[in-house]
Amino acid sequence: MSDDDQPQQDATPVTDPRDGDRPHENALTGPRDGDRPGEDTLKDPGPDGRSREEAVTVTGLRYAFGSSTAVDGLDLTVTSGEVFGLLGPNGAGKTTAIRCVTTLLPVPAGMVKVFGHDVTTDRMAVRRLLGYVPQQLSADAGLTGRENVALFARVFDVPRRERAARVAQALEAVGLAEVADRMAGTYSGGMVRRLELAQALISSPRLLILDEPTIGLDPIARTGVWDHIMAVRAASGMTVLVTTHYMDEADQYCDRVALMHQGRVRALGTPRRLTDDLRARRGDGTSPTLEDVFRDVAGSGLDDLDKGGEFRDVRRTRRTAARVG
Ligand SMILES: Nc1ncnc2c1ncn2[C@@H]1O[C@H](COP(=O)(O)OP(=O)(O)OP(=O)(O)O)[C@@H](O)[C@H]1O
Repeated sequence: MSDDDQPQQDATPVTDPRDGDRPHENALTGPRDGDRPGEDTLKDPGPDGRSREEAVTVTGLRYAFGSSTAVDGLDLTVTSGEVFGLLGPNGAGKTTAIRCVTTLLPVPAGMVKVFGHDVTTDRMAVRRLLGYVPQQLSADAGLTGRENVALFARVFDVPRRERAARVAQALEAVGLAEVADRMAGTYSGGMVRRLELAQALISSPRLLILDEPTIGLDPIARTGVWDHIMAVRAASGMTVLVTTHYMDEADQYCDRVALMHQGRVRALGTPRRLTDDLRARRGDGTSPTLEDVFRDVAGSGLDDLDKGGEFRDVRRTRRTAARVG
């Protein structure tokens, strides 16, 4: 199956929220640098004494486009309440993997579960739990911010009597309340991204999936997008699965990261543990960055990236810049 088979599905993977389904809401809000859950501590009971739930479980996932393997035996677990970063260079397989999690692509081999629901056999249950911000534009430049979010509220079956308040709440949560009645076509790149975040939040998802949420944005806009993601996450306790090329963002905002290369996870853990481990292996007193870790685990396979200088997708950067310009 090709990506083009499902062009319209990106923007609409979620439907109505199920408030009663959220036993861990607020249980894990806001762990930051000093108290990030480590790989081992995630297996321990949470602050409420209960075991932390697995939000996403991926086992042996494989996906190929024709003869080209995009995901090659992916294993990872995202724990309820954490911000989990899937990192990797262009073509690593990140988008393909998360599209399998969102049910937008089938799972030809392996298994993917979201809060215990199999994405293949329990597709609608999975969709009800998700909010998804794809790389592609999901906001309509010809509508106001409020109309854009209201459209999602209708699509996702938010009860009519609650819609106006829920739309206003979502816009407020991403800092767009004051410009809600302006056409989205007049928004800056960062504002468009925050509008798309509001659209994804309208269904109060337990799991928010963001594909390159800050690609093509300037540093201030990037910070603005992340500030709102983290604020919403702290208020709701939702789990966040995010792909990014920006190692600095992953280091700053993600509780754990998986470094993906050529369809597989090459390293997984908290940013601190990954960099500490490399420091110990090197033993030369230098302080490695996450990018150093990546180069260490991916080896010569990253040679092509040196030509571009950074883990940056120029093609997509341009696409994002064009759509908001
Ligand atoms: N629709 C498609 N048809 C054929 N090959 C595809 C398609 N989509 C992705 N691929 C290939 O699958 C591999 C993984 O792509 P994918 O988009 O999942 O990687 P990625 O890590 O998300 O990269 P990027 O950072 O560029 O988005 C790449 O080799 C890509 O060329």
